[in-house]
Parts: sequence; C-alpha cells; structure tokens
Amino acid sequence: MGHLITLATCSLNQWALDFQGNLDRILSSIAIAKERGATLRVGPELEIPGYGCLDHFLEGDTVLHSWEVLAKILSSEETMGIVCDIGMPVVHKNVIYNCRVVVLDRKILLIRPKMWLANDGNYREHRYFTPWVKHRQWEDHYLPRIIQAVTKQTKVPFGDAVISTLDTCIGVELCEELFTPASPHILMGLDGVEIFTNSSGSHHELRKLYTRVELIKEATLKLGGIYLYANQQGCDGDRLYYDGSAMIAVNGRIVAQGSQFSLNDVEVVTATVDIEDVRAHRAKSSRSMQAASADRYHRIEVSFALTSGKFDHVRDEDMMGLIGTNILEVRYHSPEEEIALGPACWLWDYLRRSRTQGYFIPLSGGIDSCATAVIVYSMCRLVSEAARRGDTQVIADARRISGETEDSAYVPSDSREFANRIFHTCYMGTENSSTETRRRAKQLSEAIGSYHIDLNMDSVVTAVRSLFSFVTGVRPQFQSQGGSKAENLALQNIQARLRMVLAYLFAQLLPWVRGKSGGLLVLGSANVDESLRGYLTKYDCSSADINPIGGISKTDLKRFIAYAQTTFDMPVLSSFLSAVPTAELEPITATYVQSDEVDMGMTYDELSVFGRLRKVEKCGPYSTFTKLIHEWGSFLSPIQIADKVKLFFFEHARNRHKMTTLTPAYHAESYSPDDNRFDLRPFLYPSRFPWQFRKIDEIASVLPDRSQQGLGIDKTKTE
Ligand SMILES: Nc1ncnc2c1ncn2[C@@H]1O[C@H](COP(=O)(O)OP(=O)(O)OC[C@H]2O[C@@H]([n+]3cccc(C(=O)O)c3)[C@H](O)[C@@H]2O)[C@@H](O)[C@H]1O
Ligand SMILES: Nc1ncnc2c1ncn2[C@@H]1O[C@H](COP(=O)(O)OP(=O)(O)OP(=O)(O)O)[C@@H](O)[C@H]1O
Ligand SMILES: NC(=O)CC[C@H](N)C(=O)O
Repeated sequence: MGHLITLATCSLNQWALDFQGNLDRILSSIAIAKERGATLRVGPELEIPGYGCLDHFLEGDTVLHSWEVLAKILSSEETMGIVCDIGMPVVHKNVIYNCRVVVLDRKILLIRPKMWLANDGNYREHRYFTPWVKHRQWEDHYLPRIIQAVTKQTKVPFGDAVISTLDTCIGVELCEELFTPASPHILMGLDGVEIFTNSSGSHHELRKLYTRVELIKEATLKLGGIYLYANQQGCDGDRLYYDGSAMIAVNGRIVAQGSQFSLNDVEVVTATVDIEDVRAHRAKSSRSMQAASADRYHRIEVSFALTSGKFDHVRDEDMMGLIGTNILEVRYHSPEEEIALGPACWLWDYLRRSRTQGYFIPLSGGIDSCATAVIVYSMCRLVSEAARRGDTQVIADARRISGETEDSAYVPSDSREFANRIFHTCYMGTENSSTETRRRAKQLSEAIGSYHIDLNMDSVVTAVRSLFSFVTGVRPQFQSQGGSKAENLALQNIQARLRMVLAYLFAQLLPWVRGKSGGLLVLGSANVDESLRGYLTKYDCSSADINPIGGISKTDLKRFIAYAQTTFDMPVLSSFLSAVPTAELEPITATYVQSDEVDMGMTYDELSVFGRLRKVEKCGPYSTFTKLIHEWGSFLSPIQIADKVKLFFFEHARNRHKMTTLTPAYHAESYSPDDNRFDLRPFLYPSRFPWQFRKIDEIASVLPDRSQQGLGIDKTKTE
C-alpha cells in the first residue's frame, strides 16, 4: 500500500453577511470531512462572509466579523487534526485582500492572498480587493488580538508560499487563478507541490460546467498532482446562482464530483488518493528538466502528516481516487436540465431567505410566463424530493413558508400539493383575450397544482379610459377603430400596466384571503432577447420582484418547455409550444390578428442571432452587419440585412431606458441587458445612429447580392 490520504472539498450554501449561518455550515462541513477520515478540507472562496458581499467588502465590519467567525472556528474542537483552508477578506498593511487562511490545530499556518482577480462579466473583484503582486514572496502579518488569544501567535506568514507537511506539499489557488493562462499551480507543481486547493465563488452560466471541468482536469494532466475544487452553491443574496460542483482530480482525471444544483446546504466531497500515484506520474524526464530549474517557493513547515488518516474503514465511494479502479464518468446536465434546476434552486433560496410566503405570477397563456411557472413547479419537485429523503432543513423551511406551526408534522412530499400552498397563478383577461390563452393558463395551473385565479379586468381598464376622457374631453381609439399609432399603443399599455397593479394587490392579499399571514413575491417573465429589443411595456408585468428567466433566451426556453413536457409529464405544454406568440392587447378583426413577430419586425430566431452578436460577441451595428453578411448572405440581400440590423439597433437604443428598471433576474449568462449591474451603457442614445447606419448603407449598396443565386438555406430558423 502506498501513501493513502483522504481529502475533502465542499459546496456550501453561503449567504452574504449571514455570519452565523456561514459559520454553522463551515463547521458542519469540517465535521463531515473529519468523520470520513479526511486530513485536509477546502471550502469556497470568501466562505466566512459569503462571496457576494460586493461593496460590503469595503466595510471594516465585514473584515472584523470575519475574524470573529475565524476565532470561533479555530476554537472549535472540529478543527483539531485536520488542515482547513478557509476563505475571508484580510486587511494587510491597510490593503484589502481576498484571502485563504490555512489553519491546523488552533494555529494559522499561512494567509494566502489572491493574485489574479476575477474582473469581467459578472465579477468586479478589483472594486474591493487588491491583487497580491509579490509573487513567491511573503511577509509577516500581525494578527488581531481576538485571534492572538486563541492561537497564541502574534504574527503569521502572509503571501505566496506553500505548506510542507511531513509527507507532502500543499499549494493554494483561488478560483480565477485557475482560469488564467499562467496559473500558479503550474509553477507550484514544478516546485514540488503535490496537492492543490482551489476555492471558488463561481456562478452558473448555461453550458459553462464543461469549461470548468476541462480546466480542472488540465491542471494536473501534464503536471501531475491532486486538485481539490470547492465552490459556493446557492443564491447568496443577488442575481447569481453559484453552482457547486465540488470536485477532486488526480493526474488529469476526475475522481469525485459533487452536485451542481441542490437544495442541500452543506455537501462534502471526499476521495482517498495515493500520493505515490502523483510521484509516479511525475517521473518523466521532460518534466524533471523543467522542475529542476523551477523557482523556489517558501515552504511553511508543519509537523503533521496528511497520511495520518484512518484507513481501517475507507468508504467505498472514496476509493475512486485510487488508480486501477473504474473511471468516473463526469456528469453534465443538458442546457434544458440546467434551466429546470438552476433557477429553481435560486428561487427556493430566495423564498426561504426573504421570509415570504410564496410566489405569484400573472399567467398569460404564452410561453414566457409558462416557462417561469414550470420553473417554480420544478422548485416544488425538488422540495418534495428532498422532503421524501428526509432533508430536515428543507422540511423546516417548507413548514415555515407554508404557514405551518412549529409542532406541525407536515411534510411537503407531494409537489403539486406543495405548489398549491405556495404558488399562485392568475389569468387577467380583457375583451381582447382569447379563449385559447385563458384555457391554456387554466390547464397549466391544473398540471402544476397552483392556486389559480381567472379574472376579467375590463371594468378597471374602462374606468381608466373613462377618467382620461373625462379629464381631456377626447377618447383614444385603437388603430383598427380609426385611432392613431400613439392612441393604439397607449390603449395597449394601459391594459398591460394595470395587470402589474393587480399583480401586486393580489400578491399582497392572497395569503390573507386564504387565512394565512404574510405576502407573496411577484415573478416577472421577460426573457433576455425581448429585453434587449425593448419589446415590453415599461412597468407592466415585466416589472416584478424577481425574474427567473431574465437571462435566458426564447430559443432556450422553448427547448426547456419541450424537455419539461416529457420529463415532468405535462402534455399541456405542447399547446404552448405550438401557439403563435401574441400580446392580445388589441381587438382582433377579420383583417388583423396581433402577432409579436410582426409587431417586432423580426422573428424570435432573428432576435436570438442579434442577441448573440450583441451579448457574446460584443458587436456594434457595423460589425453586426458585416458578420450577418456572411451568416445570412445566402438568403437575404445586403440591403435586407442592413435594414434588419438598423431596425434592431434602433429599437435596442430607443428602448434602452427600460433596462434601467429591469426586474432583478437570474443571470444564466455572462451578459445581461440589466443596466443596474451588468450592462454599463448609456440609456439616451442617438438611436438613428447616423454615422454608423450611413456606413452600413454605403457598403450594402455595393455588395453583390448572393441571395439570388438559389443556394440559400434560411439560417435564421433554428429548428
Ligand atoms: N429616452 C427615454 N428615457 C426614459 N424614458 C423614456 C424614454 N423614451 C420614452 N420613455 C418613457 O417610456 C414610455 C414608452 O415606453 P412604454 O410605455 O413601454 O411604451 P412603448 O415602448 O411605446 O410601447 C410598448 C411596446 O411594447 C410592445 N409590447 C407591449 C405589450 C406586450 C408586448 C409583448 O411582449 O407581447 C409588447 C408594444 O408593441 C410596444 O412596442 C414613454 O411614454 C416614456 O414615459
Ligand atoms: N392575459 C394575461 N393574464 C395574466 N398575465 C398576463 C396576461 N397577458 C400578459 N400577462 C403578463 O404580462 C407579461 C408580458 O406580457 P406579454 O404579452 O408581453 O407576453 P410575453 O412577454 O410574450 O410573455 P408570455 O409568453 O408569457 O405571454 C406576461 O409574461 C404575463 O406575466
Ligand atoms: N470568483 C472567481 O474568481 C470567478 C471567476 C471565474 N472566471 C469563474 O467564473 O468561475
């Protein structure tokens, strides 16, 4: 037998500034790790205050309370006999760093500050932290007295150093440092570090896990070594969902993998590995040549062996780390499953942490509010699965949310029954509504089990119209009845906006109507593409408390509905997929039927392409045009493409002001049109873009028209 070590990493559902809850979860993860015989435990980035404290990192209180929590951890018996790598902010010589504090037996071994900060997309670490730029250098850090009292140390090493135990060497890496081309693990590995810890605060983006897994495997494939990846998991108080996926890799293969989406607050992932496998993997001449000339890291020497764990009863689940056992198949969710699970877990955390009594959604019979409702149903399914497994935290939260008393024996084991308690749907019809949308909304509510209301609001619309006429002496008309464009829009917007007013009224009073206390959160369901295009009425039902689908495109939502139809056994969903999207805000006549795609001047598929170019490829009008000439040139003429590009950018710019009031939405992509946090662009534009559009027109007029060559396949269609 070689040198076996049991290692532990974890996913913790930390919540920004919830110091007590965060402490409890950290201690619980250490206890589980020890129980499984682990001698090293790594936790998520900034786990003591929670990763998402944002500007609170600039407050002295956050650092103070983090030290207070660390003092409790150090004082606890749990942390004896196990090396723990714990995250918190540390102020060193008046500069705030994002740090790992490595502790053992009531002593701090090392404070390792982050060297490469995450600063794009959703991340803005440079706003709070300074990177440690003294590579392979360390200094004395003078400890606060509350820590001195526990550790009996006055100063500890602070900087880019590694930990040398009696049997191996441990190096620390922090989240983004894995994503940079010259990651610290490379130089540490060449200098003999055998075990790398990576503590992350990494959020869910559709289709992103694959990249993360590749990076983790890659980290030790050529280099050799053991890589422990820890991450937060859950909604820690903002628009992001941190998607766990704690992992352990040995020499380029994943040997243990935790869940990506879960209602479990503490998940510990362990593996038993043989450190000799790392040494054997590294016995290569070319690696040795590079290693022999590698720069030296300062070693903090510790008289402790990681191999001191108990091996009389290694868990079968942990044996995967030993070479010779089967290869672990890495689990990936399909994008549809990611939509079903990520926003659902985020909604659960939001609900229990906001201490509200449930959700309310205006259900139109269209696909967006349908997708949102199905995500809430998915949340209820996860709750009932967890309850059936006996998850005491989930059961306790479900009892509290649904207004049960402390001594209640209620177990939310039936998802539809639970949905009926906490989920409220409402169809708000007018004279312009159709029987189809009304019926679809009702059928969906039945399939989900929600508490459904079907109401007519014509009297309210008429009251507002009458008031307007009474005050101004004129009566606006729909276009089909001879009115102007402005009258037509205003009459539509009254209906849409009044729905928002009714939504808040019902959300506030429905628990009371049902003999309970508290209020409901209103869900919005504007998707990312419609927001980008501005195809929504400002302050209508797109204005809500939170929006689970605001970062998801219509194309992905349609795929999700098709998936849910079979996976959740909901045949009613097929009727949503085949329905023509329409707002139903205007009278339908023999010659006029309202359609979203006609109104928008583009199809949803075309809108998705514009969305992708704007969001992912960061294209302005001109580069969008040049890219589309290649993508669409075989079936559209340059002038037709130019017209579509100009229309999209005109509408995007003209409606940009709506993004300043966008409902906080789950961020399922690195980009969101949300002006408040993620898209720092102006909201008053020269929306006719004279310079840019002139350039597009000039080029479009001289480019050859390939669409007439008869080769064209319409690539604007996705299915
Ligand atoms: N530059 C600026 N900065 C700040 N605010 C500005 C502004 N320009 C206008 N505004 C304000 O915004 C208002 C105009 O916005 P808003 O009231 O939303 O009205 P508006 O954008 O004119 O109309 C709503 C649009 O959404 C479409 N719609 C409505 C309902 C449902 C659906 C669907 O998805 O099926 C689509 C409808 O066809 C129409 O194109 C102005 O009256 C003004 O108060
Ligand atoms: N008849 C209705 N009853 C209840 N809510 C409605 C109704 N019509 C619209 N809403 C609410 O207003 C939101 C925006 O309406 P809009 O007509 O713009 O639909 P949309 O963005 O295409 O979404 P959907 O696909 O859900 O219809 C809807 O998602 C829904 O929450
Ligand atoms: N906290 C971090 O350093 C996160 C950054 C990293 N790019 C990620 O998305 O996982």
